[in-house]
Amino acid sequence: MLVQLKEQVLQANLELPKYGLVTFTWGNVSGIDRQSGLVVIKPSGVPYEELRLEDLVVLNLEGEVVEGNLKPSSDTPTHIALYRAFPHIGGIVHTHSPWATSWAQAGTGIPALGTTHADYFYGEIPCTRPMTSGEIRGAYELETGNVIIETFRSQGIDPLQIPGVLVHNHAPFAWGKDAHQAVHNAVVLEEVAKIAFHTLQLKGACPPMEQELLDRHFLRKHGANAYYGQTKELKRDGA
Ligand SMILES: O=C(CO)[C@@H](O)[C@H](O)COP(=O)(O)O
Repeated sequence: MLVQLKEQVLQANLELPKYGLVTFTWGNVSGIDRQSGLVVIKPSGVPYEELRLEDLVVLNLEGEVVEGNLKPSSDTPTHIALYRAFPHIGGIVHTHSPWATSWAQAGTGIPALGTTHADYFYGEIPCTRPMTSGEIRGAYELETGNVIIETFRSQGIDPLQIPGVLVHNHAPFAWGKDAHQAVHNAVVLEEVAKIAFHTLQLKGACPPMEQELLDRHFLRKHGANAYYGQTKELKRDGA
């Protein structure tokens, strides 16, 4: 079942330690097949170096396991809530990457201070509000998803224009059209978290970048008139 998606989700999970986004098992990646509405996610607590295709868990959007012998990631309810609320995303990553987690623990969104940020995030990467004791004591992981959704809806943020968020006192989530792009966005989120921290250390208070520069950089990579990169796949000799 869903072998191609499983392979993509497995490789995306293995990219987390490769790009230095996780320590031990502190992260998870999932992907969704929108046609069937089935989600593939890593199992909970399994070291990445031991991870195999058959360990991945398949669930439906009601959160019921339809295939797999292991327990799914403990953050599965958060992933499923986001897939239900954001219909155009195809992959989700959660990590405890240190720079982004520092901003999440500070309870502060990451401002758009430069073009590295603007190439991927069309404005501030928001931080959710603190969760209530009822949410913490209740269905915590589901409520974590709900507070992310509330943040985007209440601030009118398009999740396709800001493909990531900081969960207050917790850590980042990022997403994309598939699991691989979600990891790419998680790497960039960690990078801009580090750059923004250093910028504010150097400058103290720092206003967000000019809107027209933000527009130019985001729109050269995203949208109908994007022109970054190649228009067709590169064919290498012998490839
Ligand atoms: O946020 C957390 C723990 O705070 C999780 O991301 C775990 O660190 C990874 O959990 P599993 O996916 O292995 O269940």
